[in-house]
Amino acid sequence: MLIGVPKEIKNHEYRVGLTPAAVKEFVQHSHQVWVETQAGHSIGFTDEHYIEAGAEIIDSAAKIFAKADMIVKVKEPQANECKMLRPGQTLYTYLHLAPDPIQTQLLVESGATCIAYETVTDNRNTLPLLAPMSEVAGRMSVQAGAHYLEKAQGGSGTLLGGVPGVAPGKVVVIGGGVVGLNAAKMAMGIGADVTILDRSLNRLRELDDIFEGRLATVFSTAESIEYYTSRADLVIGAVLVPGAAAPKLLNREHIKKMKPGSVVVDVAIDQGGCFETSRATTHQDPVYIIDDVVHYCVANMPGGVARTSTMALNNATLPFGLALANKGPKQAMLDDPHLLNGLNVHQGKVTYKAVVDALGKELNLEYMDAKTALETL
Ligand SMILES: NC(=O)C1=CN([C@@H]2O[C@H](COP(=O)(O)OP(=O)(O)OC[C@H]3O[C@@H](n4cnc5c(N)ncnc54)[C@H](O)[C@@H]3O)[C@@H](O)[C@H]2O)C=CC1
Ligand SMILES: CC(=O)C(=O)O
Ligand SMILES: [Mg+2]
Repeated sequence: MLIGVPKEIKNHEYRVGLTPAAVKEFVQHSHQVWVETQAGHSIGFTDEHYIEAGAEIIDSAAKIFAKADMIVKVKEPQANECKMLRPGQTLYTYLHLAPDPIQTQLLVESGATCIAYETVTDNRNTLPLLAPMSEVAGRMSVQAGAHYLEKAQGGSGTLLGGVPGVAPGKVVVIGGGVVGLNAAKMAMGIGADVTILDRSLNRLRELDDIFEGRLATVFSTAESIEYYTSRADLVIGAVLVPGAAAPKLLNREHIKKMKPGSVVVDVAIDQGGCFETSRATTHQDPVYIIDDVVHYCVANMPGGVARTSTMALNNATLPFGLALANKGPKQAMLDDPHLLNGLNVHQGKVTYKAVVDALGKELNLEYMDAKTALETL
């Protein structure tokens, strides 16, 4: 199979779909890999490294899209990338379709087979291809929050760890999954006062065990969210309903009740965000202020630490990527129900229920389950 790796084009996105080490694995399995020139250059993966690994360097994304059987990326395809996809071609990347009607429509029109990293599952009922980036974003959310709490950044001038004689700042994490756990680890590490809310009691039990009771776990209800966020210095939005648009847990009135100069980091922004006042921002222009509350809503946070993130992402995507290449996408997905769960669009049909639930009416979409789509189209 010919595998194509275009350079990422989203704002300040320096990650790359395959590391040189991953390219080497594909080549060892007798596949051909084309990498766009300079695709990994800014994070220390030079064209020479890719050539040594066995890739061919190609001077334009258009050539890669025109020829490759499978495109391996990181971020959702931008409009001009969607327009280069074609029937019979596989796209393997993050998609986040539920909050994104334009991309969804373009992928449906492309006729391509589009596999979303964020909906691939595993036996432990977790999301193995989302997890590494959630680990990164969870850890970054606290460092971003701490930075924007500084006076010069629009914050209240609160040091999260406090100092002897001055109480630490209060961090409230809504959603105790992978992002939430990693945010809590960082916030605990710098000495903040941490509360984590989740609507899964079992998850709260696990968190209580992991932290041996050193943080507060609270069942998530509209009331508890309002109570804790109104006292917080930093609120981290980390909820997920897989594949679906994020539930809106804080509205404008709640934001008004927060302390002036407090910070919200809406990590769930890639699924549309869990605060009513959130809108996606970029690394170039990461924050804005509403009602004296600093909002940080960068949709590709791990792109900020692109070298670590690229390696962490490849550790997770490589085994599934090799299965897709070795068996062919159709057989690989029919053999593995977890990979099949990643299929979001196939030959013009949306094959992920939560996406049709979110956008079906607006786009007049027809849902077809992934297995039927692969077997019949
Ligand atoms: N902005 C960015 O750069 C990045 C964003 N993300 C996003 O972060 C979000 C969280 O991801 P993960 O932690 O991996 O998901 P996860 O599935 O591990 O955890 C989500 C948690 O949210 C909880 N939850 C759902 N509804 C809730 C509610 N109403 N109240 C409280 N808790 C609720 C679930 O019980 C679960 O424990 C996702 O939208 C993901 O796509 C992940 C990585 C990077
Ligand atoms: C998961 C995601 O949105 C990212 O890594 O950018
Ligand atoms: Mg206020």
